[in-house]
Amino acid sequence: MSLAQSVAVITGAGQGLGRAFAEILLKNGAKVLLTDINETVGQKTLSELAASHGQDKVAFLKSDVTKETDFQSAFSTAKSKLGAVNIMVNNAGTGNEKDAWESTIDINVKGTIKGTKVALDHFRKDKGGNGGVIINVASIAGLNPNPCGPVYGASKAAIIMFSQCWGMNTDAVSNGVRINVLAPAFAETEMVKALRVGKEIHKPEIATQMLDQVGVLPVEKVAEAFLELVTDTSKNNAILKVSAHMGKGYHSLK
Ligand SMILES: NC(=O)C1=CN([C@@H]2O[C@H](COP(=O)(O)OP(=O)(O)OC[C@H]3O[C@@H](n4cnc5c(N)ncnc54)[C@H](O)[C@@H]3O)[C@@H](O)[C@H]2O)C=CC1
Ligand SMILES: CCC(=O)/C=C/C=C\C[C@@H](O)/C=C/C=C/C=C\[C@@H](O)CCCC(=O)O
Repeated sequence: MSLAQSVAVITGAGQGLGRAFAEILLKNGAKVLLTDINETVGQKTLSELAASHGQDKVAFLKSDVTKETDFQSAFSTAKSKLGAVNIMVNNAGTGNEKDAWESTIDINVKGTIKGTKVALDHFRKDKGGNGGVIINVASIAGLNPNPCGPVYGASKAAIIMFSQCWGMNTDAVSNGVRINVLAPAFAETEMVKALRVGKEIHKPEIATQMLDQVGVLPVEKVAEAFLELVTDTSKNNAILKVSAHMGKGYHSLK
């Protein structure tokens, strides 16, 4: 898949993995609409990426993944500023476990479902689209249970199952839409910084042990795995794991 004519919408792209996904797509010739609920980080990232790759290659839209209308605005903004979207990256996520646990479900699960639904409606050839690829960012925590984040783990398991169900649906694949899951382990972002502090999780001492045992990836390594799922057109309904201690490998639920 050539990225030269590609346009991506990435949620949670103001920082962390979302920003890394934007950078690797821009480096490989794609255009990117950065979306994020945090206007400050979004605008900062926009100015930095525009300086590196050109103002005509990247744009930013403040957007909340819990609002389906924001996804519609993202697709129309991307089309008017950059061109028709063919890559959707549902990346935005949070790890609230205690008082704000429902926001974890709203953002991670419902946000991914809303983003996938809107992308399918835009990409499917039987709905007037030109095809496309959807990358849903889950986590190893959605495959391997751990006692620190039961709600977070459940949210990521939900993303994996939801994506696998759509990835096997002939209405999607026969109309030019691929749906893949990226399941990283720890990567050096604000989310892992918060994990180290251990305020919002259960059994923080176990989180520290896991971080020491599994290690923490640079975001660029996760972005390389992400790019494989985007550009390798043989990859549909795939789950790609990437971790510091195990490297990269595909996973099957069967
Ligand atoms: N960092 C890690 O070790 C791993 C992260 N992940 C997943 O990767 C994704 C990105 O995580 P990180 O970059 O580490 O997190 P991060 O906390 O550094 O960045 C998350 C971004 O999402 C944005 N966001 C939060 N709620 C939003 C909403 N309602 N609407 C739009 N944007 C919103 C935040 O403003 C922030 O810019 C998440 O889904 C996370 O669960 C998965 C495995 C490992
Ligand atoms: C409560 C919020 C929370 O859990 C915070 C998570 C912080 C980072 C993101 C998370 O998605 C990373 C999870 C990593 C889990 C890692 C490892 C173990 O489950 C063993 C992995 C073995 C393997 O590499 O297959």
